[in-house]
Amino acid sequence: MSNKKGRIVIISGPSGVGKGSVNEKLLQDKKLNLEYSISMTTRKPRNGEVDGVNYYFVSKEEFASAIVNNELIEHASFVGNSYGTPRKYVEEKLKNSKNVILEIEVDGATQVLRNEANVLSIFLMPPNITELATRIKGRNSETDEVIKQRLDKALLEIPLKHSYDYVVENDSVENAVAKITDILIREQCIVSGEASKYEKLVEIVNEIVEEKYLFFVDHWKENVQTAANKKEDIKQADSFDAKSKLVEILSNKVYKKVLAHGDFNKINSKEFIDFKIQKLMFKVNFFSINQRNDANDED
Ligand SMILES: Nc1nc2c(ncn2[C@@H]2O[C@H](COP(=O)(O)OP(=O)(O)O)[C@@H](O)[C@H]2O)c(=O)[nH]1
Ligand SMILES: Nc1ncnc2c1ncn2[C@@H]1O[C@H](COP(=O)(O)OP(=O)(O)O)[C@@H](O)[C@H]1O
Repeated sequence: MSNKKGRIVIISGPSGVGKGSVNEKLLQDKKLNLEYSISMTTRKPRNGEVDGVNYYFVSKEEFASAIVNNELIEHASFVGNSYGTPRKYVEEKLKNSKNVILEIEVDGATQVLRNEANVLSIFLMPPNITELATRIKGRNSETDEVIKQRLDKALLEIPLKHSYDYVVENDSVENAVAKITDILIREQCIVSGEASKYEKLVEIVNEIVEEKYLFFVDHWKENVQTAANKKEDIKQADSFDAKSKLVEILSNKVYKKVLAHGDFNKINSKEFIDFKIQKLMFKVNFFSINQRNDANDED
């Protein structure tokens, strides 16, 4: 057993997007070394939900005492109910080198990202709002009024996706699972023989940059050196590896774009990557080493 501590893997997303469906499939893949944190909630069980499996269903008083007794890593309210993550189970599993999925909403995620180390955060997106409505209605689990409240809440949550490490579109459960699996491998959450598709993507981007964009690389370095006047800027400019930086920027942008929308199966196709890069090159700032953190990376 490795003595490497496990990671908290936050999976958030609007009600009905498919968090439960995707997590159920992820948990079946033993190589991912995943455990599922069962939350505490004051919400009433849905048909088919079992106490101690889907949730610990508790009264408002029991929930309040869990907070007072510091039994929860985080807690939040969501459309009239309280939800919280019991601390004991998560800490025990992390210590046993397990990765623990926290399926929690954005307020709770903010608390965890602030208070815990070694956290990986993923925001699951629907292809569009109409599809989200279809899914939540199709689940037949809420009244029309609650469905409306949850869809309204979704419009407030979705803009917060950019504060997550990754945005993943749940176009199909199979694709979403493949994407999250690749992220877990890329983020070295698991000891897996297979390489992540991100590694092959970087190799292909490197080839394309060497074939087509060395002109930009050379001028980027020159621009940065010309702009440098303070001693430390000049030192940084002279040691600036523009080609590696460009490969890193383009690889990350292509990877995140395709996770958020598009055909992940093409993530290692040179023709597909070349096409994506042509548009991304217009967004690279060749007059500075540091790039704007482009919130529209995934859009
Ligand atoms: N902060 C926090 N949110 C939670 C927790 N458990 C579930 N949630 C979130 O609460 C929201 C409502 O969950 P639920 O009522 O099961 O609805 P669903 O999203 O349609 O499955 C979802 O965004 C869940 O991810 C928790 O322990 N803490
Ligand atoms: N990729 C998908 N395409 C179509 N329907 C989906 C997809 N993922 C989930 N669903 C369906 O959408 C509904 C909501 O899924 P669920 O996993 O309960 O979402 P959440 O846990 O995010 O509320 C369920 O009926 C589920 O079968």
